[in-house]
Amino acid sequence: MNPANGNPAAIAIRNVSKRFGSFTAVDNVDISVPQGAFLVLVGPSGCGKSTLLRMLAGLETPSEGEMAFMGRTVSDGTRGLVADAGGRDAGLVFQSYALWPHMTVAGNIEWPLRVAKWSKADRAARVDEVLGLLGISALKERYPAEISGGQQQRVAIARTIGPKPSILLFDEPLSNLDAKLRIEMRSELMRIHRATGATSVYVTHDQVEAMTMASHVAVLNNGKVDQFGAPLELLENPRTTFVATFLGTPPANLISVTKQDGGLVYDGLRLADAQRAKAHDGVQLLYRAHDIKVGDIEGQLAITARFEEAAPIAGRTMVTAFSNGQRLTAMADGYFSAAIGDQIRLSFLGEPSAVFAMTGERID
Ligand SMILES: Nc1ncnc2c1ncn2[C@@H]1O[C@H](COP(=O)(O)OP(=O)(O)OP(=O)(O)O)[C@@H](O)[C@H]1O
Repeated sequence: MNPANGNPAAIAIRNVSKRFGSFTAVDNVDISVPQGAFLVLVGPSGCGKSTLLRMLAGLETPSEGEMAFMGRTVSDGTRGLVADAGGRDAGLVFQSYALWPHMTVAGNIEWPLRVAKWSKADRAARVDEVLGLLGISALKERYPAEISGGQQQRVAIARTIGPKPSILLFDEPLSNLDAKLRIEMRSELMRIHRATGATSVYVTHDQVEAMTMASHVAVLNNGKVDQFGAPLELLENPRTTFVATFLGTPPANLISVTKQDGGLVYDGLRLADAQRAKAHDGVQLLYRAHDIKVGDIEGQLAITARFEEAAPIAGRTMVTAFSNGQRLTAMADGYFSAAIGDQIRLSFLGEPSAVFAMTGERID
């Protein structure tokens, strides 16, 4: 339920687990997705994203827990209930396009509408409509072998949205495309999401994709949801070191410090007051890359580090360096370069943005 208006969530995942033998691939996931949301499931390879999506699609049965679409139960692990993929009002877009090679683009898009018994006139109108929406009207009479990979993916998406499912499920749909096309298709997918109004669930291991597309993000780690919320909420208020370092570009720094003389000290620098560590002796401090600047800055604490690499990003430079075995990512204004192994200075701008226990949980 959405407590704000009493409407059922578009997608409710209640205490869902999936085991393969003794291995738990999805571990007690419990999230509610409001209608019209764009939920991104993100996490490293093997964290259980695809398994969760496959359960939503009806391709796997939960071992435990329940899934409901618009208040209607579609899977129930305890009762062994799974509404078949067709009866879920959900469309799935895979990584591989799996178009029928012997059918034209129009034929491919029309096929699910035939299966759903749409009239001929309605099918023709809908095929033209989705071809237009995806910007591929000119390819209508071509065969899959006569169009590019990116165009094939558009056809696959057009085919899925044709029957107007109220839920769209995407499993890494852009991973076979080159970097430039991927960025273009991201905006296309957002446009399609707005145009269809369908509640969408999108699996990716690419955190940039997650942060740019999502209205809601669930970060999965070893089958568990580490955190679920709006992208900015997760960026600004990460609950674990995993979320803090997985999301955000460039990656954030975690600096291990110990309590000394009332301070939290790293390499002789007192970065924060010891009170921020509560009862812990050793903790990890979160510094985002833009909170560490290359060079000395008056009034700020600085250390010397060994330069490793530099990568230009939008007129600034992301610099990686090492100090006492600690890898540090910092930013320089404009373009910056040095020889590997050169000694450079890094300044810490103010207090750390978060403090974590050595086990990874946020304590301040
Ligand atoms: N049918 C299966 N039998 C046994 N183990 C499985 C099965 N399907 C998935 N797994 C395991 O469950 C875990 C989660 O797999 P899943 O495909 O959901 O991960 P993922 O996060 O989508 O990873 P990737 O990004 O690499 O696709 C993996 O360790 C995988 O090996």
